[in-house]
Amino acid sequence: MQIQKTSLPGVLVLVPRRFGDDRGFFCESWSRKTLHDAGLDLPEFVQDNHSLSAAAGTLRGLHFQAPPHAQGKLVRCGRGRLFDVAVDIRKGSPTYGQWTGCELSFENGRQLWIPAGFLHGFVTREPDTEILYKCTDYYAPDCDGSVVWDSIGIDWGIAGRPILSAKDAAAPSLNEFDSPFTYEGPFDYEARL
Ligand SMILES: Cc1cn([C@H]2C[C@H](O)[C@@H](COP(=O)(O)OP(=O)(O)O[C@H]3O[C@H](C)C(=O)[C@H](O)[C@H]3O)O2)c(=O)[nH]c1=O
Repeated sequence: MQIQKTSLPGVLVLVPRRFGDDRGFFCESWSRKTLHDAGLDLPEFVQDNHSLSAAAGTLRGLHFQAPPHAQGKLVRCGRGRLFDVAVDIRKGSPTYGQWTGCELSFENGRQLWIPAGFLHGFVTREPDTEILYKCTDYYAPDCDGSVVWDSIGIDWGIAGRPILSAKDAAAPSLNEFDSPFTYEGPFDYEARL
């Protein structure tokens, strides 16, 4: 398991080991023990999500769930290729409003850990791209929130306007948005990695 820091403290790229042979490969895509042994104890995951986006240039996000049902997410790409983005929305954080992104694909096997307190969104870079992600809390529509994709200066790597849901197109800008999250200091695992 490789663990890589990003420009946002707390957001990590994880790359599980793949065992290749002439049939293909085998990979433990999630192991609490493997991460614990590497110094990373993530909160418990309670829900797995899976979505398919048919067209390249489909953008889902930027979403969060507010407390008491804030979600941390461990994201990976099951088929195709996407650019995954996290944005720090913890009031008082030294990196408030800053973003980091990472290309996740079936080929590269990368995963992105996004703690609660961050927006999450992605744009697909190939047709028929599937995203799978583990969440640390259950879906709670009453706590659902979003910020519009083009209000933060994110370089999505796309030309023109993406395919968006009506909900995402109508989301408020970051400046119009009052975050429910407050910075509580570094995550405990930051010092160990
Ligand atoms: C998120 C979610 C949705 N749903 C239902 C509600 C809707 O009827 C339908 C589609 O939901 P939505 O349009 O919010 O799906 P996405 O646009 O893919 O949203 C997700 O994409 C971004 C990138 C995320 O990180 C979030 O997990 C989530 O907001 O699935 C559920 O039943 N359970 C769920 O956990």
